[in-house]
Amino acid sequence: MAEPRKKLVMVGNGMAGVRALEHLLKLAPEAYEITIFGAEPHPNYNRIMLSSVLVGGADLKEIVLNDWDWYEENRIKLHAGHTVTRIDTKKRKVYSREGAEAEYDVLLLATGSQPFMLPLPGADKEGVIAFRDIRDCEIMLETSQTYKNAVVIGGGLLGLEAARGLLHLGMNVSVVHINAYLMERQLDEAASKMLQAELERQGMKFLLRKQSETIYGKKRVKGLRFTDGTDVEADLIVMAVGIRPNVELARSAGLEVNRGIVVNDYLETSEPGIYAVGECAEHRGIAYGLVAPLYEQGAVLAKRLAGVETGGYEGSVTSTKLKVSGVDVFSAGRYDEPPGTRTLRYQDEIDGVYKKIVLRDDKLVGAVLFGDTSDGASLFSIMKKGESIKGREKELLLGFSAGAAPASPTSRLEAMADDEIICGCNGVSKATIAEAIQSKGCSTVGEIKACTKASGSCGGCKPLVEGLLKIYGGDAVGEPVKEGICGCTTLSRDEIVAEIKRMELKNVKEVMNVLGWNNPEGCSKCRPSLNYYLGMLWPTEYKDEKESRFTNERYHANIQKDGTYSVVPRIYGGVTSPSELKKIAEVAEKFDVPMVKFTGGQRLDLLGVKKEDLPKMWEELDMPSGHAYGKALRTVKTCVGNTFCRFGTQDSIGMGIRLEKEFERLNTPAKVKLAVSGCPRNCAEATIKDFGVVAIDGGWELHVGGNGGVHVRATDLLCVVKTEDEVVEWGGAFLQYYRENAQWNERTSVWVERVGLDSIKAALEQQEERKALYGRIRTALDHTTDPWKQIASDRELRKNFETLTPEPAVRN
Ligand SMILES: Cc1cc2nc3c(=O)[nH]c(=O)nc-3n(C[C@H](O)[C@H](O)[C@H](O)COP(=O)(O)OP(=O)(O)OC[C@H]3O[C@@H](n4cnc5c(N)ncnc54)[C@H](O)[C@@H]3O)c2cc1C
Ligand SMILES: NC(=O)c1ccc[n+]([C@@H]2O[C@H](COP(=O)([O-])OP(=O)(O)OC[C@H]3O[C@@H](n4cnc5c(N)ncnc54)[C@H](O)[C@@H]3O)[C@@H](O)[C@H]2O)c1
Ligand code: SF4
Ligand code: FES
Repeated sequence: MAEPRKKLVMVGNGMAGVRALEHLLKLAPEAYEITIFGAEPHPNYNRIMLSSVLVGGADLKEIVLNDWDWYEENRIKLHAGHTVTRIDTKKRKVYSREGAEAEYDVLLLATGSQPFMLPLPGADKEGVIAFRDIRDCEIMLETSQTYKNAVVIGGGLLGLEAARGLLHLGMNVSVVHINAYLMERQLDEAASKMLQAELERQGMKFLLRKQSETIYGKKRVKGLRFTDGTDVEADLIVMAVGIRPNVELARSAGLEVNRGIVVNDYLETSEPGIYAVGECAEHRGIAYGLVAPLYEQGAVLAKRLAGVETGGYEGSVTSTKLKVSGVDVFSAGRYDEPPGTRTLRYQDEIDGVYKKIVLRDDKLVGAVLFGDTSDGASLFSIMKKGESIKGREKELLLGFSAGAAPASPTSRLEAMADDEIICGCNGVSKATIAEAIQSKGCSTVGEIKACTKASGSCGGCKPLVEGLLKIYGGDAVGEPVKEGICGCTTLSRDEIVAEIKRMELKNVKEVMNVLGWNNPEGCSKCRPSLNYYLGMLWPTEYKDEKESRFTNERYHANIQKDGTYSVVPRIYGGVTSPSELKKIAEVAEKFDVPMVKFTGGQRLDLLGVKKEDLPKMWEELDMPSGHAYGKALRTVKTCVGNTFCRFGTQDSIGMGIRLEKEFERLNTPAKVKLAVSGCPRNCAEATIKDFGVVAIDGGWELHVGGNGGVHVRATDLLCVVKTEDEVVEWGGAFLQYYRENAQWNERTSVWVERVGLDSIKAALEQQEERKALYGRIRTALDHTTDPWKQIASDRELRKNFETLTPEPAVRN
C-alpha cells in the first residue's frame, strides 16, 4: 500500500515559496498534500513586473505566474486572502485570521517582506502608500487619473522604478532621497550621477540629502515637509525606503528570529519540521531581497523535502539591474572599493558609458556598468566562478580585447562559455537555453520561458535569450530574430535611414511611431541616433531635439566627475594671440576657474566650471565653442610648418586654420579630429586622426580613419592632391560621405574598416559625386549656428542653466 501523503502547509503565496513548490512537485509529485495560505487575494504573481505594469509594459492580468487552474491541477488547497496569525507548534496547526486552520507535518514559511513605512506624523493620510503589491499598483494607476504631484521617498531600485512609472502615468515626480547620490547601495558616485542626469532628462526631479519630517494635509496628503524647513507639494507619496522581513508570525511561535527567520543551509528553522524560504529567511546573517538567491534557496529546499541529496545552500552573490527604460544600469558584488581591492574604471562621458570592475587577488569581486550593460551577465558569471582574470583585466573592463574592434552582441554571445548564466533571476545557463532550442524545439522567447523559466522574472535577459534563439535557431525556427540598433526596434541603421527618407519622417517621435518602436519612449541609444539621422537627412529644416542628446551636448560643455563642467573655446589651428590669452585669463580669474589646462588637441581647457556660470562665461569669452563635448568636428591640430620650421614644405598652420573654419560646428556620427603636418616628419600626428593631412613636396597626402584612443589605428592613405582647394574639397566630401553612411556613434576608424577603404575611394574618386558631397556638406554647414552665442543671447535657453536640484557632494 502507498504511504499516506504528508501534510505540507505553506504560509505565503509569493514568488519564492511557490517556486520551491514547483521544484518539489517535479521531484516528488505524490509526496505531499499541500495547503497554501496567502494574505493577498490573488494567485501567485510576478511582483517584479509591477514596475512594468506602471509603464504600460504589462497588464495586471498578464503578470500571473501560476493561475487558479495550476493549484487545482496540482491538487493544492489555496486559502487566498487568508492571513495566518498563529502557529501551534505542539499541535502542529496553523490558524488564519479569516477562520481557516490546517494541520501540518511540514510547515513552510514564505512570508516575504513588508515595505518599511517611515513613522512620520501624517503617514496615515490618504494618498500615502508603499510599492509592494497589486493594490499599491492599482492606487498609483487610479491616482494618476485625477492628481498631478507625486513624491517618491527613497532613491533606491524600488523608488526609481516607481518614479519612472508615475512619470509615465503623466504625474510630476519628485524623488526624495536621504543620501547625496542615488542607489548608493548598488552604485558608486560616478555611475549614480550619470543615472541622475539621465533620469532628469526624462523629467524626474530630485531632492537629495533631504530628511523627511512631516506629511501634511487634511484627510488626504497635500505635501511633505523636511527637517531643513523646506517642503514639496504632493497628492501622492510613495515610500520606498527599504523592506523588513515578515517575522512576527515566526517570532510569536517561538522560532529563532534575527532580522529574518534564522535558517541553516537546508532552510530549516530552529523548530523541527518548520522551514523558511525567501525574503523572510535569514541565512548566514543575510536576508536577501532579490529573486535569484531566493530561487536558489527554493531549489535546495525542494530537494531536502523530496529526500534528494543536496549539498545545501551556501549563500549567493547577487547582481541587480534597474528596470527603467532607456537607462542601462548593472551592479554586482562589491561596488565600493574595500581595502585590499584594486579598481579599474572606464568612463566615456560623451557616450554616457561608465564601467568599473573591482578585483581582489586577481579575482573579480564587483562590477558597476552604466550605459552599456551588455557584459553584465559575463562579468557576473566570472565573479561567481571566482576564477583568476590576471592579464584579462582590460579586456573584461572594455568588453573586448585591446586592439580589436568591439564585438557585436551576437559574437559576444557566441564567445560566452556554455555554463555562463544568461538569466540571472532564474539561474538559467546558455547551455540550457541552447538545449531548449535545439532538442526541445523551442522557437520563441515565450516557449523558452515556459521550458526553462529564462526571461520569466524581471525580463532583463530577454535580449540575450533572443540572441541565442538567433544563434541556435537556424532554419529550424522560422524567422530568425533580427538585431536592431537597440532593444526598441529590430530595424537596422540602413533600414531606418531608408524609411525616414522614403516616408519623409521629420521628428524622433514620428519615426518611433511610424516604424513601430516597441518602447514608445525610446532609449539612450536610439533617441540620439534618430536625432542625428534626421539632422543629417534634413539639414535645412530639422530642428535639433536637445532632449535626445547626452548631457554634454545639451549643456555644450563636458560634465566632469564632480558635476562641474569644462569650457574649451575654439582656437583655430591651435594658434592664439596675447590679447586672446589675456581675455581667457581674465574670465578664468573672474569665475574662479580652478584649473586651466592645455589639451592634447592644442586648446585651452577651463576646468571646474559651475553649470550656472556657463552662459555668462561664454558671453564674456566671446569666442566660438570648441565643440569639445560633442559628436562634431573637434580640433584641427597643426605643426608650425614652413612659416617657422626649417623642414616645412607647406603652410600647415594656414591649411589647418582654413579646414577648421570650413568645417567647425559640423555634426558628425562620432567625434572627428583633424591634423595638418607641414612635412612627412608629421609632428602634428596626422596619421592617427580621422582626417589627416601631411605635406609632401608639391602637394598634400590625405589620410583617413585614424584613431589615437582606446583602439589605436593608423590612417589609410586616401589620395594625394596638389592644392589647398583640393584638400578642402576632398576633406569635405570624405566627411559628408562618412556622415551619410556611418552608424551613429561609429568612429571613422571603425567605419573605414567596416566598409573598406576601396568603397570610400570609389565614391570620392568620381569628380561629380565628390562635388555633390561637398555641396551637401556646405548646405549642412550653412544651417549651423554657434551654440554658445545662441544661448548667451537667449533668455529662455539660459534658464536651462539655472540649477534646480542641488549638485551631489564632491567626493574626496
Ligand atoms: C515593484 C517591485 C519590483 C521588483 N523588482 C525586482 C527585480 O527586478 N529583480 C529582483 O530580483 N527582485 C525584484 N523585486 C523583489 C522581489 O519581488 C522579491 O524579492 C520577491 O518577490 C520575494 O519573494 P518572497 O516569496 O520571499 O516574498 P513575496 O513575493 O512578498 O511573497 C510573500 C507573500 O506572503 C504573504 N504573507 C505574508 N505574511 C503572511 C501570513 N501571515 N499569512 C499569509 N500570507 C502571508 C504576502 O502577502 C505575500 O503575498 C521587486 C519587488 C517589487 C515590489
Ligand atoms: N530592479 C530590481 O532588482 C529591484 C527593483 C525594485 C525592488 N527591488 C528590491 O525590492 C526591495 C526594496 O527596494 P528599495 O529600493 O525600497 O530598498 P533599498 O533598501 O535598496 O533602498 C532604499 C533606499 O531608500 C533610501 N532611504 C532610506 N531612508 C530614507 C529616508 N528617510 N528618506 C529618503 N530616502 C531614504 C536609502 O538610502 C536607499 O537608497 C529591495 O530588496 C530591492 O532589491 C529590486
Ligand atoms: S611636421 Fe615637418 S614642418 Fe611640421 S614641425 Fe615637424 S618638421 Fe616642421
Ligand atoms: S535575468 Fe531576470 S528574468 Fe532573466
